[in-house]
Parts: sequence; C-alpha cells; structure tokens
Amino acid sequence: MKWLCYCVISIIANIKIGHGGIIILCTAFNSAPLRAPHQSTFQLVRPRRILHGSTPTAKSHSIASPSSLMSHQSSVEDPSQAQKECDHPHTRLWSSALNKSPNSHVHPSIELVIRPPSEGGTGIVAINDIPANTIVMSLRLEEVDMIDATSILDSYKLHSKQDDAVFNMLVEMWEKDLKPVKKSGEETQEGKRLAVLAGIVAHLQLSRYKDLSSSVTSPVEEGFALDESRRLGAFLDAMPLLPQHSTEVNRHPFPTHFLFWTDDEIEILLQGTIAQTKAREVRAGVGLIVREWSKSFLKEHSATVLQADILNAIFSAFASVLSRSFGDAAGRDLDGKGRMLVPMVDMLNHDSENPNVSWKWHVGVGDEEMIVEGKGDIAVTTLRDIRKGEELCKCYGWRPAWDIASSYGFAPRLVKERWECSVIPLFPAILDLAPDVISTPINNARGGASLDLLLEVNYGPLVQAVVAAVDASVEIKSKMNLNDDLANNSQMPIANDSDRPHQLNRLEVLSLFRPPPPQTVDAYPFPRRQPVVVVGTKIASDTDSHNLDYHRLAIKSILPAFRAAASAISQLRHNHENNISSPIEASKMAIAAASIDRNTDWDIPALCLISHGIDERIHTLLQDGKNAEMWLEKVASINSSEDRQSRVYVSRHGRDAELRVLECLRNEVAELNVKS
Ligand SMILES: C[S@@+](CC[C@H](N)C(=O)[O-])C[C@H]1O[C@@H](n2cnc3c(N)ncnc32)[C@H](O)[C@@H]1O
Repeated sequence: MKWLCYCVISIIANIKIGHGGIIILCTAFNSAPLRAPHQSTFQLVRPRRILHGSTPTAKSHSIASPSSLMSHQSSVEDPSQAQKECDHPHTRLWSSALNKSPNSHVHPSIELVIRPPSEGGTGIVAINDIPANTIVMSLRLEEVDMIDATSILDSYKLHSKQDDAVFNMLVEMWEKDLKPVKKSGEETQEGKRLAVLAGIVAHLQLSRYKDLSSSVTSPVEEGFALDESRRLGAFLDAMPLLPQHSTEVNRHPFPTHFLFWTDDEIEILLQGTIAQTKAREVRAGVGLIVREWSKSFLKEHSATVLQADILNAIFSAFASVLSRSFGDAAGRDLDGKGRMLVPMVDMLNHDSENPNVSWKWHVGVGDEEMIVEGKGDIAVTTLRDIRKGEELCKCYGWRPAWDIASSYGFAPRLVKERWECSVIPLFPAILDLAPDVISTPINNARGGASLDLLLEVNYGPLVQAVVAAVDASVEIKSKMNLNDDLANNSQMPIANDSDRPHQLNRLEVLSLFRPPPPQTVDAYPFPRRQPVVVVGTKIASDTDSHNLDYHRLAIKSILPAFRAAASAISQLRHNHENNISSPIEASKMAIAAASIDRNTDWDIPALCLISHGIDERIHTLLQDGKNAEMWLEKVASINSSEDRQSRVYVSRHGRDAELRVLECLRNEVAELNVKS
C-alpha cells in the first residue's frame, strides 16, 4: 500500500541505550508554579484596534538568533503589506480570541509581528517601553479555546454519535496507555500524551479542510469532529493544515522541523552531529505512530483527501504540538490531563540566554482546583524593563541546541553565554579495537569476531555494564560516605553548581550515527551506532575562562563512566593477551567507577579515554562539517530555497555548539591530565 510504503520510508530504526534515556517529545514551555504573579502597577486594557505586525527590513536574518528576531519596524508603510498581515491567520486568531473572551487582556504596548518562518515567524514585540513586572497578557483559559486532549476526548464521549474511527482510536489509546500516568515510567508517557494531542489536531484540521472545501454536491459529514473543527477554526487555521496548502500570506511555519527535511539533508547536513540522532528518533517515532493510526485516518478521510495529504496533516500536527504545546507540571498531568495548546501565548518566541517574559498559571488563593479543571488565567509577565521595539521572548526551558532543534526546528545561536552539551565516545576509534586485536580465543575458534567494537551489536552489553557500574559506584560511595577524589584533591576551586541544569547530573548515553568503517564496510554497509556520553558545560561567545569551574564539573560528572569503560577495555586486553575467554567482571568496573581500586588509579586511563574521545569528536565534527558545506555548494545551483537555508542554520549552529563545548573541555582535560 502506497501509504504504508511512504511511512516505512520515514521510519529509520533506532534504539536508545543507556540510562534514563532522553525524552524525545519534550515540553514546549516551562511549567508554572501555582502562585499569583507580582501585582503589576499597570492596568490591563483591551486593545482598541486589531493588532497587526510588520515585516522587518533586514532580509538576511539567520533563523536561530534571538537577537535577530528583534528587528521591528513599527509602522506599516505599504498598504497591501498591511492588508496581507491583517489577513494572516495569526492576526485573525489574535483578534478573534480576544473578541470571544471578555476576561482576557493584552497590554496596549504589545503587538504581533508577522515575519517569514526563516526569520523566526510570528512574534510579539513591544511598541513602547514596558517596565519590569508588568502583566502584558492575561488569558482566561476557558474562554480562549485552549485545546487539550482530556477536554476534547471527554466531550466526544458525551456526544450522541460516537462512530468516529479516529476519536475512538485516540480515546482507546488515552484510556489504555495514558490514564494511569502516575503508575510507572511517567516520563515515557510524555511522548504518547503528545501524540494523542497531535492526533486530535490532525483529525480536526483535516475535518476543517474538508468543511472549507465541501460543496453542495459533496457535503461534509456531520459529527463531533466537524463541530469541534468549526468551534476551534481560527486556532486550527493558525497551525496550517498541510505544507502544500500554505499560501504567500500564511507560509507553513515549520519548514525547518526535522519531520520535513529530506533524507539527504538528514544524512549529509547533520552528519556527525548528535542532532542527527535526534532527527532520526523523531522521524522514526512519528513514523511508527503514523503506521499505527493509518487505518483509522484512512477510514475517516481517504474518500475525499489524498493519502499523501493525510500523512502530511499528521506530520504538521506533530510539528505544531512539538513546537507549541505547553507541558503542564502544574498538577494536571497527574490527572491524565496535561498537554495543552493555548492561542496567543504560543506566539512568544524563545530566548534561553536573556528572556524578558515568563508565564504563570494564575488562579486566586485557594482556587487550585481550577487548574485541574483547566480554568483560570495564563498570565505573561515581564521579567525586566523592555525597550520599545524589543521582541518579547520567554525561555522554553533549558535544553541543548540539538534537542531544541528536534522539537522546534531551530538551533539557537550563541549570543553571549549559555549551558550547552556535546557527546564523547565511550570507546574512541583510536583505541584500535578492531576484530583481530580484541577477539577472544573462543570467537577465533568459531571463526567469528564478536568483540569487534566497530560493530554496534557488541556495544550493547558493554554499555549496559558501564551504566550498571556507575549505578553501583554511586551506591558504594554513599555507603562509604565518599565524595569524588578528583574534585576533593583539586587545587582549583569547586564551582558553585547552583545554576547547572539538573539534567546534567545524570549519566546519559546516546547513539551517534557513523558511516561504516572501511574494515567492515563490505560485509555491513550500514551506518554504525557509536555509544557516546552526554556532557554539558557553560559556553561563552568571547572568553570562557570564567567558566573553568563548570568545565571541571562537567569532566567530573562523566569520569565514573569513563573509569568503568577503561576498566572494561583493560580487562578485554588482558583476556586477549592471555588467551582467556572469561567475560569481563562487572564488579571490577564498579570498583573502578567508584575510584576505590587500591591497585590502580583509574582517573589516568579515564582522562586519557576522554581526551582521545574529545579529539575524535572534534575531528569528526570539523570533517563532516566540511563535507556538508561541499554538498551544499553542489546542490545550491539546483535548489537554494529559503527552507534549505533555514536547515543549514540548524546544522551549522548545532555543530558549532557541540564544538564549543568540546574545545572548552579539551583544555580542561589537558590540565587535569598534567596534574594526574
Ligand atoms: C511557540 S512557536 C512561537 C511562534 C512562532 N514564531 C510562529 O510563527 O507561530 C515556536 C516556533 O517559533 C519559532 N521560534 C521560536 N523561537 C525562535 C528563535 N529564537 N529563533 C528562530 N525561531 C524561533 C520556531 O519555528 C518554533 O518552532
């Protein structure tokens, strides 16, 4: 079936290994504590006119820099341009949401600005100076047509006709898999909850599309989906239905999202970066869900909508939900609610380095029940004084550039200073762990080479052993009441880690995709997964000498994993040299990880491994970056669309961020190596 072929093409099998894993489908916005914001000295007023934006004059913006988002020309001189902007679905949504909601308010000093997706798309700007602590937006949730899965699925269940194949499937998915969210593995449910919301959006958008294009001769079928798509029409229109239905006025806002990249772009532009792993994960995850949903969506829509368009609608809905939905840790998640789409607040762009607004769920004291019911106000408050012309940006939550790209389709450019991550291979290729070196006598006798570390299948048990050793070392050390030697013995001051993102405190092992090495390319001509450890520190655009303590903490946090890896490698070598076939001993790895081995100081081999790994990563990133640029030069003559340009920024900024982290850490490891 054509549909299935299309889906299968986009499914690239990928596994996550290691500890805790990563939540692929993460929250788009920070959740809010349940306290009322500081009282603003400004009175909120309803806007007197329909707000419209204007197009910045500079055309050569990079998509990824928050500061580049801020250019704003506040008067629209070209009347046809002004008309276009008034016709834009975001402008229409803005005014229709306020018209529907007598209890929602927008500060008169803010305005929408409509820009092309390559310049960050729509945003909100200040048209006058606004002081700190001002509430600039206050939206009554029950009036502004927020979309969340629970409310919509609950209303469906109350509807007189419950014969909608898509809704029945989504209700089943929600009730079977998601209701008891608190039970176990809560993190893993995040992706599924997000998927159900995407399924609702795709179904309603397809229903709306059929409704708008229906005729007297082919009327659209009455039912819950049609009613809801009419009720939520303005909001659904602000999330375009399909890439091919975008117009000059309303460009598809997600051309940079990994779901819409070509296979070549994923393979070549992202080669060598961890963003490629994320892109494959997102595409594979969505591909699998699409395959599961195909029967129900085809039943409801294939009579009037092309299969390729249905598929695109689902992809668009995923991109919308990934990049616009609020993660709600305010308590509603725990009741099986949670992911929500809220108009207007979702026009705020992201700035992790210097955000100037934040949002809070605002209910009166003692009214917390309202949050469970999805009621109350979302209030957006200024964090500092905002100058006329500045764009209002919030921080979507700390995540490394590659992860931001996988949800939002852009990679932030470093402006001044921020926390960022890269990865370091646990077993760098330079160790020359090729089959003839490392294979055991038993494997040799069988004519096999099962310890060929160039083959991913052999990494699984080793990585698991490393992760288990690190876990065991934590226990050992807490029982023995020990801290980490490296930090304790160090002459350097220990960093105050209070602003270090908590995500960096756990060991995370991911797979990096590498081209097959020459030794095994003929037998296995597929990309290989190389296990890599995530490492993060604070990077700066100028000098980062004041961040040395953070770099030291970064190395310290990954050291136990590399001590365990060094112990595993040493055992493998020893076994090989002595013709021993016994497996490596996990307890030795744990003792190495905990740094309590009386005979060996594992810090030295571990730092050596880290150092080789960093050199290998820097080489890989630079080399693959050059290849990507050469490919770009070649294809530029054939296709140099704006969309491709935006994707190039994602690739370059993602690569730069990783390189910056590695360079900082390289110096720090050299320093520690000398000391040890
Ligand atoms: C919540 S929406 C914000 C409104 C959005 N600009 C629009 O046109 O609808 C998030 C999306 O805005 C864009 N975006 C947000 N912050 C950005 C930034 N700093 N640089 C580039 N694009 C950004 C990305 O396309 C992202 O997926």
